[in-house]
Amino acid sequence: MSITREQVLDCLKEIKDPSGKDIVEAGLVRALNVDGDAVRFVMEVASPEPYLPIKAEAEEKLAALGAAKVSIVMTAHSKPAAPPDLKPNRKPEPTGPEKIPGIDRIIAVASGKGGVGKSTVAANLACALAAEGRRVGMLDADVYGPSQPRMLGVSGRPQSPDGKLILPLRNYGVTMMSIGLMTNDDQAVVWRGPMLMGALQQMLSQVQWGALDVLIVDLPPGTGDVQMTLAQKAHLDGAIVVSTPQDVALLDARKGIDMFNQMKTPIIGMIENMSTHICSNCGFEEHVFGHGGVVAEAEKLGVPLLAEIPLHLDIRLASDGGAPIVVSKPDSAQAQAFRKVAKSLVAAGKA
Ligand SMILES: Nc1ncnc2c1ncn2[C@@H]1O[C@H](COP(=O)(O)OP(=O)(O)OP(=O)(O)O)[C@@H](O)[C@H]1O
Repeated sequence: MSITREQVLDCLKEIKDPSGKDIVEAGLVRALNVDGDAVRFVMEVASPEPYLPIKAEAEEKLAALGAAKVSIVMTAHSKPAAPPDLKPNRKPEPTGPEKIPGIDRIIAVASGKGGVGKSTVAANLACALAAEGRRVGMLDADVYGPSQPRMLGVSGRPQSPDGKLILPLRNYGVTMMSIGLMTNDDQAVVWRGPMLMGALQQMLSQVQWGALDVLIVDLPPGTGDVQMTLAQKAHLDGAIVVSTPQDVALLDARKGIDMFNQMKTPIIGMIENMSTHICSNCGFEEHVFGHGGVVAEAEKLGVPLLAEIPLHLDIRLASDGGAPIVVSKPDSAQAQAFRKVAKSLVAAGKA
């Protein structure tokens, strides 16, 4: 049964806090989310114990209202900020990028332009590294078009039994978390700066990644807030820049490389995607988007060219169908192109 936000609020207003005010008026109910018969909210309280009976009462009343799933997370008030320390010559607190406990390396997969196949490359690379026996994580940070859930065939909302740590999902040996799993399908999310930073920070530090050899981060295209925030919050071990051979894509890829250089993130290399088209009927090879552009660019910029991935129907069918080609057709030439990159990264101690 579907219930409305108003019904939920009316129901919660019947519950009194210790001061006698109703809990909605007292400002205890935060971040209320009503989705069909699921109700979630945060109760912001000074200390949880005295409020446990109120939480139980809310759960009972909401269940009686028809809510099949009720999740109430109790959080303590945030501590008041410490007064500024104005003593001269005080060493600044370290605020730079930090290593995330349990994660040995972080590799960002980036592109200057959208639609060049960055997510396809990231998904196949993650699966290929898992096939090499590496412990692999995938953080889909493409806030504008999160596609890893679809590509890695993962769905459902990640659970958080203790209300603090989020349990990631897993498929094909890849532990994954996506911003797409935290929002509703078909719901356009307008991410503003602070929200974006909060969500990214949460995915880095509140997801129970476990021990990982490498975390692949699928970045949104371009050079925006997410890239900056990521580089500020986490120590990035390297970036792989994906581009098609056209001049326009290359122009944007160059901007991406420049951004990583400025952020002092080492460029592991470039990947030319949709390099040549091989007809799935006759095997005829043609250069739809030109050829060799990325090789020349990589040479000019002094970064390695890691692979030239052909434009092939099987690659699209596989990743759009929820099983990347490395998993669905591991012996195909297309899958081997990705596996070669994974092997070389492992051999070079980069993944
Ligand atoms: N080498 C390839 N051969 C055939 N199809 C491909 C290839 N690479 C990617 N595609 C297809 O192109 C489309 C776009 O790819 P993908 O989503 O990976 O791009 P993207 O760069 O991550 O895009 P965005 O920046 O919008 O997230 C997808 O349908 C994908 O299956």
